[in-house]
Amino acid sequence: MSLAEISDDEIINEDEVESTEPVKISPFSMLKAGPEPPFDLDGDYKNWLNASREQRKEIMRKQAKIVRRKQENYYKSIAREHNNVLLKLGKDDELKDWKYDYISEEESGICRRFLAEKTYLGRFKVAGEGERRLKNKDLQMRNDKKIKSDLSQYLLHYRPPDRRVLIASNLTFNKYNRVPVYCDITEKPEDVIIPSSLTFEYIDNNIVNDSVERNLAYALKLGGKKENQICCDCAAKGKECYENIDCQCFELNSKMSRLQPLKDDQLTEFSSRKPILFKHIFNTYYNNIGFACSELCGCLGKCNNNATFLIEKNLFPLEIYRSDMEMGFSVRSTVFIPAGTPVVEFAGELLEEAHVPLEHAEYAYQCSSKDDEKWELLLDRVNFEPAYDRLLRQFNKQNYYIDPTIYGNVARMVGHSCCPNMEVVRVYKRSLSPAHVNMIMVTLEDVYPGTPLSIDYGYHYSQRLVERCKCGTFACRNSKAKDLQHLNVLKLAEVIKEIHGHRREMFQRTVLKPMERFRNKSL
Ligand SMILES: C[S@@+](CC[C@H](N)C(=O)[O-])C[C@H]1O[C@@H](n2cnc3c(N)ncnc32)[C@H](O)[C@@H]1O
Repeated sequence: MSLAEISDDEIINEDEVESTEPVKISPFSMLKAGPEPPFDLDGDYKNWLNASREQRKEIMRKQAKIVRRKQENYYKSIAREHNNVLLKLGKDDELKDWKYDYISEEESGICRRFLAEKTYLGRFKVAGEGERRLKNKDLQMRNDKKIKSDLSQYLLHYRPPDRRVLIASNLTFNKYNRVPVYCDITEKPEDVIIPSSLTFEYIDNNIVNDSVERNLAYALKLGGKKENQICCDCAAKGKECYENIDCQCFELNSKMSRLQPLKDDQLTEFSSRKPILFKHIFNTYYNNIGFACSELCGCLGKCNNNATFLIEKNLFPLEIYRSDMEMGFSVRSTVFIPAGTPVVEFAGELLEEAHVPLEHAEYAYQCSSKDDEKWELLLDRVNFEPAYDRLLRQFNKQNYYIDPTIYGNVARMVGHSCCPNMEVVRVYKRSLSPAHVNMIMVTLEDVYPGTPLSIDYGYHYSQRLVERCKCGTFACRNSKAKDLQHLNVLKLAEVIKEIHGHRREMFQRTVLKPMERFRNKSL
């Protein structure tokens, strides 16, 4: 049944929709859940697009080549990348109000506290158990453990070999968003193993297959009607959107923040110009939801009420690399990223839980949960057309996922960490169905060049990794450093602060200081 044939009161019971095989589906039957970003072709995209997964492996195998970097140029190459970000910022008026620098001491304290609590809670199977312990002040006060380990070994700075095998110079085929792929575990291009996980279709926005997820396709159609769109026209009145009580998008953003179980001055704020600082550790993912302006608004989403704004700018070059046989590919940033920054969206195919093939479970990420009472409460406070309102409430009876296995982006390669440097949260745009969600990855601490990007996969998933986790953080549950295994929250925050100090010192010494000397010379 095509979209046009679905009548307003014909909401489909998801149980009736049959699951399809995880075969490659033509991109032309896919509905994009957002506008296409600017695209400037880089490479032989047509050949790639028409190739099967096996043929794509062959393409990669054939194009794999050695690239070399002179050893003495390593920090200079990082400085060059840093300088490129500064140049980009200097040329872009839309970014003039965004600060590319260390966050303030006070903000750093908030980040450290959150990260320490997150790391602490990550050890407990039942959230309630961790919560109970965390609330126990005595436990937090005991702070007398001596750290014997040398913390400078936990800087997590991945310095690739000077001779690397480049598998793909740009996985996106878009000059505006280059993502190279390297294999650092083999010396010869002909020895490189190309796994199927590298042959996915690169997308920038979530997509909906209208023959599999008819209700989601219907939601895109109904949500696109003027009556159900949420957008604003503050720009025409010469006003910014964030904290503007007349802005419809900010109004919803603010209603969403009020679902957080905190007082006003402690709420996590979703704005474009301020760092996103998480204040409350419990159920961060479910409690922190934002609403952002979009291309439908007068401001075109370039205002201060769009937490996805920086992601759309592609300011931070990311790289996919393999440095470990078992762990597979990972992602690292080649530049500094301040804490509280949205770095990348986790994009993929939107699917109801029952439609996620079992073999994709490893990669799929839940983006809405059924019987969410807070969500129901939110829907009560927004006026939509009755048919659309009914559809939105029907969505609340199912779990929805973003599956990046066939269609995905660089975020699908982000690894697990027992002390992660990013958190995933939801920011809605245009309307409120699962087809309007953007899962964004926000930095939890300053990320220095070369650091692998990571999230916490959650207790149950990471439990499977316990014996073989290679996150390399001081808090790794697979670590042999016994003195770092059972630290309380205060001690964890202290250790995080010390490691952070080492990282900053190294960045200052190896990149920023030499850059000053290079000033006015070409890098
Ligand atoms: C979502 S995928 C990440 C991308 C994957 N590395 C790849 O090459 O396709 C999750 C898988 O990556 C590997 N992985 C991620 N984080 C890891 C960690 N900290 N230690 C060991 N393996 C990890 C595990 O094999 C895990 O099942």
